[in-house]
Amino acid sequence: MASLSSTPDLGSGIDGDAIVAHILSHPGVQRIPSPKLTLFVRRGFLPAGLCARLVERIDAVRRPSTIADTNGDAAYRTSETGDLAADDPAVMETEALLRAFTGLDPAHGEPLQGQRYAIGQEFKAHTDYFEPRGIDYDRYCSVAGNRTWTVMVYLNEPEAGGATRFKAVDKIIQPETGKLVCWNNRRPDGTLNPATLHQGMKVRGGVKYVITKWYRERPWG
Ligand SMILES: O=C(O)CCC(=O)C(=O)O
Ligand SMILES: [Fe+2]
Repeated sequence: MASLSSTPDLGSGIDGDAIVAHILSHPGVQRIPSPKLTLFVRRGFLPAGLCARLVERIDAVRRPSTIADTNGDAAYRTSETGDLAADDPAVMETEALLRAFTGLDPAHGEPLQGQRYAIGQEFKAHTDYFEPRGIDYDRYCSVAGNRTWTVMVYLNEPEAGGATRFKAVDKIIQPETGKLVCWNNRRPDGTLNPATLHQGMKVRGGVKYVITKWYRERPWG
């Protein structure tokens, strides 16, 4: 793992090539082989102990996911959400690791969010970016702009179900404690990429926990 001092500041992620090169400079990174979508997986990114601490924090603050958390498609998201406190030591450690891994400027990041899915809960197919002509665009994007990159880490392994599926590239990623998944919500030319459409499939056994970090075109608040 790169140390913080060697972490470049690669800004918002709009310059996707710089982020891609930095991510690929780490050992153990897999790139999903598709020209349609820039998607990476890194197994064992977060240590199990840190995952367990984050699960505790999510349980302390979780509430039903609401429409304000999504692209206006709350009916499709039945999990529970928790905003994680930026000054929590487990959150600070995680943020430092994410920064070193992606090179993305934390000033462009939304606060780290946790999700908990019980049996039967899911997040149906969606993109993480907001539709520029959508009804909610101004409300969610007038200050910081649209989303650039998404970084997600599974904090545990449900007994069954709960995979993340990217339909357009026929890729299903299984939850695994500490496994990171990240992708560019844009194409290399900077336009929004509909091939990033993805879903959190229904949990069929046990409980699923993830953290998600979204980055924006401009600094967040
Ligand atoms: O839980 C998952 O597998 C996907 C979560 C997701 O897509 C999101 O929170 O935006
Ligand atoms: Fe998503």
